[in-house]
Amino acid sequence: KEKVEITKEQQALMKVIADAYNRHQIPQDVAKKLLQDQYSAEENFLLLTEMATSQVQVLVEFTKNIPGFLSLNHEDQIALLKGSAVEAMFLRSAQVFSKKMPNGHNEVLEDRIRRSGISEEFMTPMFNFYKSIGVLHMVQEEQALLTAITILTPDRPYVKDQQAVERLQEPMLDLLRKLCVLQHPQKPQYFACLLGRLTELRTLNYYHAEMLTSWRMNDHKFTPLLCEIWDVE
Ligand SMILES: O=C(Nc1ccccc1)[C@H](C1CCCCC1)n1c(-c2ccc(Cl)cc2)nc2cc(F)c(F)cc21
Repeated sequence: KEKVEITKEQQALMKVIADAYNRHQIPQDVAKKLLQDQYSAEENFLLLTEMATSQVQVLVEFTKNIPGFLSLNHEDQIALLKGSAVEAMFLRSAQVFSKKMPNGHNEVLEDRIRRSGISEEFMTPMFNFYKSIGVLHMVQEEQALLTAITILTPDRPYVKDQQAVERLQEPMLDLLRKLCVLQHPQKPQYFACLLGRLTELRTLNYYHAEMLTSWRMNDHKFTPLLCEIWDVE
């Protein structure tokens, strides 16, 4: 039985990533707002654009704390952020959705999201992903590392120096693998399962522009930042 242990520098890396992730958490206020009231499709769309805009800003702050990120080629830094922002937002949404809340609240949240204005055809893939994240019961450190790994995906469009990104992503993958073995000793496939979720996440990337433009209302307005990050307008 291979003895897995976290090295000193891996402990330091974990602390940096976990602290950055906790510092730049989107407060649970989106879930709280949704639980407070039933909003119209227009109000929900506005809430989404506001939340998503602030989430991109939060993501940039988190990314700046990833060791080595700021020494990457500047165009590549932008390409990585642009390429991962939507996935990070869905990953964050899945984590918010999976949080155990007082009984009945999780059902209300799901119902509010189902009736928020999103077209019917996207409900299944989106909730399948949320539920597949939920059953994993990830700890904070795993969520933080998975977000960093998503950002440091070398084969995003327009990334020039893929090797440089791989060199940053590898230590994160190695650390996450060890963490999974230590946190979930009874689930040897857990690490592979986590990475499988990243593949599922990419398929949501594919749907997101259409999810927005098909929101049940007329005249979809986006912030300039969202036009940049999401392939809309
Ligand atoms: O705001 C949001 N997600 C967010 C969270 C964190 C940070 C940034 C964005 C939106 C809501 C959805 C209902 C209307 C209001 C916005 N949201 C989504 C979602 C995001 C993008 C598209 Cl295209 C479709 C759905 N899935 C969610 C799951 C949750 F548990 C949930 F609570 C909020 C969720």
